[in-house]
Amino acid sequence: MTANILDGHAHAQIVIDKVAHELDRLPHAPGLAVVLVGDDPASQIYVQSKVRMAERLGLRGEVERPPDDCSEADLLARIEALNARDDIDGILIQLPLPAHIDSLRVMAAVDPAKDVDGLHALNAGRLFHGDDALVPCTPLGCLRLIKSIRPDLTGAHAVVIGSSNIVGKPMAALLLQEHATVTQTHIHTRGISKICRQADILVSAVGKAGLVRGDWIKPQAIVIDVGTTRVEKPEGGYAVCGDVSFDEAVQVAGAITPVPRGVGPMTIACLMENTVKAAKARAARLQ
Ligand SMILES: Nc1nc(=O)c2c([nH]1)NC[C@@H]1CN(c3ccc(C(=O)N[C@@H](CCC(=O)O)C(=O)O)cc3)C=[N+]21
Repeated sequence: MTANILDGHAHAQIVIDKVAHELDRLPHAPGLAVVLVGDDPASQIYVQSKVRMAERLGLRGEVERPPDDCSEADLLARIEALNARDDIDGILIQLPLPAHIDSLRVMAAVDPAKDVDGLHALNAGRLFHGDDALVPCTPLGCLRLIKSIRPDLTGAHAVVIGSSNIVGKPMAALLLQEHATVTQTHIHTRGISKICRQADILVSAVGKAGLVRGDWIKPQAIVIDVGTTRVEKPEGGYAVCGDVSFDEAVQVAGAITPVPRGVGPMTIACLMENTVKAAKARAARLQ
């Protein structure tokens, strides 16, 4: 028997429908600003799909495109201007930033109330403490997918591969909050395949195509693949590949997300959800 393949578009639509319903009850259409430094082609595609989804829902989406060589001071000034605007509820700084810019300083400049990526230390800390926070969109989407298969994670062994601030660390915090037993692994972890083989839930967020092989997976495990690596095809163009060797894993897992059409669409749907959440909280405060 092969695994249940989790349809990211179908699950994203459930989130989108809920967001659309909440939008109807807001006094104003929320505004989302995406800041994209430079012209990396992959980032352009992601930013486009975020803005397109925002507009489809009736949010106002706008993109700022400072050049690759923009100074940190210039970027901080742009963020200050967005913080001050009443028509902007959510601010997302597309990552990665060029090497000459200190990402942590940039994240710290975003108003935590508008931090729809959940990357400000205040939101990360609130998540860590189990307080109400804006939570990074990708791990939020992953948790939804996991809970669609297994609503109660109490005592489950969850293994996360990757320890980034945007996926690995908040993913582990969310799973811990659900009372899972969490093992966080990363590039320096020794004996990683053996650790993964013990996982009831395996989340990989590394960005290394095909890293996770079929024999890393416990039979019937839930496997969530966050990797999106662009691999050039010999005939031209590119394919988007996940961290998981899908053809092998699908034979072993109980449920698995494909790439594309797995976690990606959920990330975008959760960004819309966070934007509406930020707008609702701000509307309540401004009243
Ligand atoms: N501040 C920040 N926040 C992010 O959330 C963020 C970021 N920076 N930097 C880049 C990564 C990447 N990311 C994706 C979102 C959607 C898809 C997605 O929808 N992918 C489609 C395929 C799209 C394709 O063909 O490339 C799918 O999986 O079906 C993928 C990747 C968000 N990121």
